[in-house]
Amino acid sequence: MNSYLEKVLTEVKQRNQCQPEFHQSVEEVLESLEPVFERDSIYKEAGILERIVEPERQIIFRVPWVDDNGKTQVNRGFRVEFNSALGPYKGGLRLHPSVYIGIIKFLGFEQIFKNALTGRSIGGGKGGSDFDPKGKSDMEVMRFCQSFMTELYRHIGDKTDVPAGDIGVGAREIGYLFGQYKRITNSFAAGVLTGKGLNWGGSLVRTEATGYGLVYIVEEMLKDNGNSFEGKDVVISGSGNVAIYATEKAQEMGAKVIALSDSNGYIYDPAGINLETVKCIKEVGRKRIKEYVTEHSSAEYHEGSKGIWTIKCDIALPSATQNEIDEDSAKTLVKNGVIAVGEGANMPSTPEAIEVYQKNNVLFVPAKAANAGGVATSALEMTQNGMWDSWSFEKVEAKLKNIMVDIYNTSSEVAKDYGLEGNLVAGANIAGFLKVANAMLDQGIV
Ligand SMILES: NC(=O)c1ccc[n+]([C@@H]2O[C@H](COP(=O)([O-])OP(=O)(O)OC[C@H]3O[C@@H](n4cnc5c(N)ncnc54)[C@H](O)[C@@H]3O)[C@@H](O)[C@H]2O)c1
Repeated sequence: MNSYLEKVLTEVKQRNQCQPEFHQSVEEVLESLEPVFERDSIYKEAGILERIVEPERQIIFRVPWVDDNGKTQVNRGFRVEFNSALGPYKGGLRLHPSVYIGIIKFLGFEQIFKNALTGRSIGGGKGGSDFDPKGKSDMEVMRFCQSFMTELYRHIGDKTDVPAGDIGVGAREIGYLFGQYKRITNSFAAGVLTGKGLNWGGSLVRTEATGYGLVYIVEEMLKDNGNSFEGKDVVISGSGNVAIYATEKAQEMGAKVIALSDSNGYIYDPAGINLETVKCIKEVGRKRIKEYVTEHSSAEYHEGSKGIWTIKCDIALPSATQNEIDEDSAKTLVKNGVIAVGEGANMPSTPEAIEVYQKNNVLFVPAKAANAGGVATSALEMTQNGMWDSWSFEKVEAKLKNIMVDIYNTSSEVAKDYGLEGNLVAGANIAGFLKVANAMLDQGIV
């Protein structure tokens, strides 16, 4: 990294202390940008980097709610409106006990470039709370969501900031959030949230979009290298929204998905995962993944989610959470002959793990490109809401597939243009950055 980029990174670390995930995501982007700053001085002169690493607005608020025992609980809510150069802030809400401002800033920062890559008019943002939905009743989740929205509503809007789901926020939570928004604003503003129910403004394919998009882009990368999903053994971490629909599409493409996990442990089914059972456990019962082995005698359950990376596979799709693959796990994957890694989750590989993939010529598509299908389909939902229209499954899926293929092509062409052929980390970071930076140049110092 040259001295200018080093200086910006040092300042980010000093001004945002104790936020290691945010530092990590900024460092990864800045490392990729060296050739851009060497080629063109205009971005430095306009202070683009100094501005892009500072969120336009950060909101932190109290979320009080009453549990089923009548006891008052207090959580902390966040919304980071990071960059609006390309459109209204757009990014999900995460409900998980690990949430604090550093996690939301890392996710918001990633979101800026990911959203730019989709080619849609959307800026970057992220939000959430340290509320843990695990073990809470429906009514507790509803009361939490209502309280959260009672503050959030004044900051969002279809032309301002459009939240969606992320870890811990699915159809149920989006429903409660939208209901409260509608009630306190007295307006059915469908475009204020995405991931809505299908009969009240949601888009077909939004539920499947991130997982499907991940498989589409990995398939494109494999195709470009004379390969495909057909007949491959695939390991996917997580068993939430992204993991379930990545499994569905990989199976459709002729792969065998042999393992899934949750935060407690992982299941290994050499016969191939039965997705109906997983959907029933996770989407209906909201139970732990270990339940799977009670119905499938071919499967084993192991405590500890990290062990999933010791399973021999051709393709790995980490789709659970940040930093879930470290250097050792990456080395094990390589030793076991992995040919491709695609990131469904945000920043699931540590920088050391990425280095291992790159040194060993593992085909690798980073999160910003690989999981952009969710937000891209959210943008398609916004378009349908704006037109008071709803498109067929086939139409939305075809658009999603085109967007993923475009993201792959753009990232690999830009990497080549900067002398980094095959490096999709650099390609995605540079392509996303250039779009946002050029819009910021046009819009002056704001
Ligand atoms: N949902 C989307 O549209 C979307 C879009 C882009 C990126 N992502 C990213 O994908 C990842 C998963 O999100 P999701 O929407 O599927 O969430 P989700 O809440 O539906 O599922 C998360 C899953 O991960 C599991 N998990 C959590 N910690 C784990 C750990 N340490 N090891 C193994 N499993 C663990 C949980 O048990 C759960 O099964 C997150 O990084 C999220 O930011 C999601």
